[in-house]
Formats: sequence, structure tokens, C-alpha cells
Amino acid sequence: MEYDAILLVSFGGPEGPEDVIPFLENVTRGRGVPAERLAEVAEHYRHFGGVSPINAQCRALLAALADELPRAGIDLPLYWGNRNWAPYLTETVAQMRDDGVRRAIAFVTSAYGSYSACGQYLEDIARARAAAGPDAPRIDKLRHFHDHPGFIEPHADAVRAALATLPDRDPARTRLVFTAHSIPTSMDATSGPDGGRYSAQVHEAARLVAAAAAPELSWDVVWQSRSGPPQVPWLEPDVNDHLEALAADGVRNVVVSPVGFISDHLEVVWDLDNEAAETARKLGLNFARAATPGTDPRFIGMIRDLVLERLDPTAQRQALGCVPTWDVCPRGCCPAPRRAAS
Ligand SMILES: CC1=C(CCC(=O)O)c2cc3nc(cc4[nH]c(cc5[nH]c(cc1n2)c(C)c5CCC(=O)O)c(CCC(=O)O)c4C)C(CCC(=O)O)=C3C
Ligand SMILES: [Fe+2]
Repeated sequence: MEYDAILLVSFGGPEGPEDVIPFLENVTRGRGVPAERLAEVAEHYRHFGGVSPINAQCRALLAALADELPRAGIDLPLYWGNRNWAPYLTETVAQMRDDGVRRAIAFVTSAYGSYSACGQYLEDIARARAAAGPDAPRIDKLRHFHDHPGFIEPHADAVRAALATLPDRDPARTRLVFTAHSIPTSMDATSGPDGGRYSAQVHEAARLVAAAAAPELSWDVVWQSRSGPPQVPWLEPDVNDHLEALAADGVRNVVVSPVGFISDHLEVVWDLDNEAAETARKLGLNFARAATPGTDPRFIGMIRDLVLERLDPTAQRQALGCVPTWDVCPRGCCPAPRRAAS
């Protein structure tokens, strides 16, 4: 086998109250996020004792992969490194070098393109390799998986399960609402080689989940967790504003599916389970939040299949949608947005 390790690359998150501020400084260095927004987000983490749910989710993913990959004949050591918190990618890549790893496959915990979800992770990998010096392993990132059946099917089952909890699902008054992390519109405009790849992939995933879960229902794509200075345009509408518009339109029941996420990150457990749920309650809407894939066996199987297809150039690339996909992003595909000096 050409590869001798598998690397999980993720965002990272605080593991206790004293980590919250330094973590947020790592995330937002040079990004012009206003102090008020940071104070707000610090407060969100404090509701969970300063512990981000993302670390436990990465550990669970690693445990599931350690179980699944050898069964498919992939007997490679697993490593884990984050962009913004320990274990830091830079330290992990140095460890891989010390362990004699020559070439690794990286799975990044985002399904999508864009600078935040793809390009920045490629930069993180490049920076960690540069820091590790000439003996750094070569690291190949797996492809986007927004329309892979192992991603779509768990989301679709979760939408079905959420619908089943609603007191009423009359199609005339029931709506599916798909959410993903908002990004600046300028970042979406430069996502992928032709632009707009992030929003196109999110729409595609939403379309596929809706068709599989509840073809009789109308659905919308909305955005959540907007950051940045207020004068910079981000993708809209915001999920909370959209719930208001739906209520005004006579909708009574909503299922919110966080199709932009692979697991229940802070944005899901706070921004949806608290903020959006509260908005819905005030509006008198019946609200159910659909689960994310997490460690669903189909999602773990998808990661296994992405590894296997990378080992075999002739293997079929599973994809349910029609937004084109590729193994390796073209160079400079999701560039860093130009930002005002901060
Ligand atoms: C597209 C996207 C994803 C999905 C793809 C992926 O998964 O990577 C994502 C994921 C995540 N974002 C996360 C946390 C944060 N994101 C922030 C800020 C920002 N996110 C952005 C975009 C995205 N973010 C952007 C354009 C900014 C503005 C600053 C900048 O231009 O970079 C801030 C700063 C405070 C704030 O303003 O919110 C925090 C704390 C966590 C960890 C959650 C946990 O702990 O469970 C995760 C998984
Ligand atoms: Fe983020």
C-alpha cells in the first residue's frame, strides 16, 4: 500500500473554562471578528462548562474508524490533529514524521468546499508539513462528500425521525429547514474553481435529504452562526429570521436539519437547540431538530469507502448528486478571502 497512516483533521475546541478565550483567539486571529461577538460565543461555550462537544466527537470518530478500517484490510495507524486546539495539527505532523510516516490520507471533518471548510484546512496541513521540515509526510486530503450516500442517508433518516416527533405533519403547514454555517458572501463567491461551490453543495445535500426523507414537503436552505463585522455581507437568511417568515406564512411545524455539519458541534447544540428552538417557541411553531451523522455506521462506512477509492483510482466514486466532485482540489481552489486589516 502506498499510504502508511490515516490522519483525522478537525477544528478543535476548548476542553475547560480556562481554554475558552485562548481558543477563540486562535480561531479569530487576524479575522476581524468584533469583540462583542467573541464575548457572546465565549458565553455559549460556558453553558457547556467551557468544553466543546467537538473533541468527544472526534474521539468517537477515531474509535469507530479504529474498529472499521482494519475490517476492510486498512491496517494503518490513526492520527488526529486540529487547527485551533490541542492536539494541534503541527504537533501531530511532527509526531508522524518522528514515527517514520511517509504518506498519509487525511479526513477533514467538513463535507464541503470553501475557504473555511476546505482551503483553510489545506493551508493548515501545508503549514504543519513545512514546520516538520524535509522529512514531513506527504498528506493527501480526501474529497468533499456532501452528496455521498453515507452522508445523505443518515441525515435523511434523522429528518424522518424528527418529523415523527411532531404533533402534526400536514404538508400544507410543515416545512423542512436545512441549515449550514454562514460564510461571507465573498467567500462563497470564490468557493471552488467556478465560485459558489459551498452554497451549491449545501443546496445539493438539502435537495437529496429532502427527496429521500419527505418528498411531499417544501424545504428551504438557510444559514446560521453568522460571525464577522456587521457591515460585511454573509449568506442569508439567518435561521431565526426564516422561522419568523415561515410562522407569518402560516407554517406550524418545522424540522431543522443541520446538513452543514457532520456532528453536533457547539453551533448545533447552542445555536439550534437553544437559540432557534427558543425563536420557534416564541412564534408558537412546533420545532424538531434532526440529528447529525456522528458515528452512524453508514457515515463511518463512507470514510472507509473514501479511503478505499483513494487507494484504487479505478474504484467508483459514489455520489448521489450532480455538483461535480474530484479527488484532489485544484491548486488555489478555495482561496483565503481578502480581509480588512485588523
Ligand atoms: C464554514 C464553517 C464551518 C463548517 C466547516 C467546518 O466544520 O470546518 C465552521 C465550523 C466550525 N466553526 C467552529 C467554531 C467557530 N467558528 C468561528 C468563526 C467562523 N466560522 C466560519 C465558518 C465555518 N465554521 C467563519 C467564516 C468564521 C469567521 C471567522 C473566520 O473568518 O474564520 C468562531 C469564532 C467566533 C464566532 O464568531 O463564531 C468559532 C468559535 C467550530 C467548532 C464548534 C465546536 O466547538 O463544537 C466548527 C466545527
Ligand atoms: Fe466556524
